[in-house]
Amino acid sequence: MQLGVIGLGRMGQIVVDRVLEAGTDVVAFDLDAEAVATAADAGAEPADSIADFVDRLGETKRIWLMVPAGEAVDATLEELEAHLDADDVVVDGGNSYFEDTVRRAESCPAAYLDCGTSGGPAGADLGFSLMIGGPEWAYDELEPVFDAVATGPDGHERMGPSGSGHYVKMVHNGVEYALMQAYGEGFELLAEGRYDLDLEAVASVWNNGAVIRSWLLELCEEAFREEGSDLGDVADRIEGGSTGTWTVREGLEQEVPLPLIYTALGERFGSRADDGRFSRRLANRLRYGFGRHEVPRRE
Ligand SMILES: NC(=O)C1=CN([C@@H]2O[C@H](COP(=O)(O)OP(=O)(O)OC[C@H]3O[C@@H](n4cnc5c(N)ncnc54)[C@H](O)[C@@H]3O)[C@@H](O)[C@H]2O)C=CC1
Ligand SMILES: O=C(CO)[C@H](O)[C@H](O)COP(=O)(O)O
Repeated sequence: MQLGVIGLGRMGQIVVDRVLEAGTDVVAFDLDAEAVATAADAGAEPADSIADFVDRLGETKRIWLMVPAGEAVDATLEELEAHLDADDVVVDGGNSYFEDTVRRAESCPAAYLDCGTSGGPAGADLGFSLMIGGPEWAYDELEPVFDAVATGPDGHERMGPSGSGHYVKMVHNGVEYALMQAYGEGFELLAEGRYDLDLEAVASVWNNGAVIRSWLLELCEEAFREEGSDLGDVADRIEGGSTGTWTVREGLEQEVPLPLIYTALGERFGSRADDGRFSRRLANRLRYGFGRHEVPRRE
């Protein structure tokens, strides 16, 4: 089999490496020529445009998109469209919004698989966990590729029709937000609390048999080892947020309460106020209003 990969960043490059390692030929394209050169060094056939990319693929095309969610996916599909037919398969391995995926699957001339991908750059060695939606025949056809990109045959599963793979990944990310928030709160209390603790040691002992051991907790251990128990100069502004926003919105639409995920998302938004949180400043002024408590003032 031959796989075309578009988008050769942190994740796409891993797809290329793992698929090559499994003995599948790869044609690689990215807007960034350096990324294409890296894929070529790994053994992929480089393409310098989408037209060149499709020319290098055989009659039956299997294409994996690993570009940022949103416009990049639409722009790539628009260029590919004229070169695709119903026997071809396109996989979107990025964090696309599931409703965008349903729309794209309906208009794409090829079979369209949405593939929620979890594992991050650590998946280079371990392989990813893949949550896939779309036509069954296309999933079956791509199974050798999924075996290679995932941790193995157990690392991928067809979730259901188009959109379901990205839907499951969206919820996965909501859970990720909440878990990060829970670890964050626990370690904050330990950092600010009664004892002078080595947080790397705490994370390490928790990772050895404790109920709350996990990969995220291993990453906490790594963070404290590399940054120190006070996290050194790591800033408190948290970026990201799109998948968490979609999860919370879906919870509202389905009338399923998601208080933990919402709180974690709210913490992210709250962290971005350059000038301090307005609501906290107002609370200080109101405490003066109702109780004549002293108002802390800015320096
Ligand atoms: N980094 C992570 O931990 C994870 C990322 N994802 C998702 O995977 C997708 C890719 O993420 P990363 O590899 O981290 O991003 P990245 O920013 O490292 O790489 C994206 C690559 O796509 C290329 N690109 C952008 N627009 C393009 C276009 N129109 N045509 C061709 N190439 C284009 C960029 O030049 C870049 O090389 C995103 O949807 C992301 O949300 C999913 C799971 C984990
Ligand atoms: O999907 C992922 C991990 O599972 C990506 O790392 C994603 O970027 C995480 O979401 P956010 O950027 O909102 O923190």
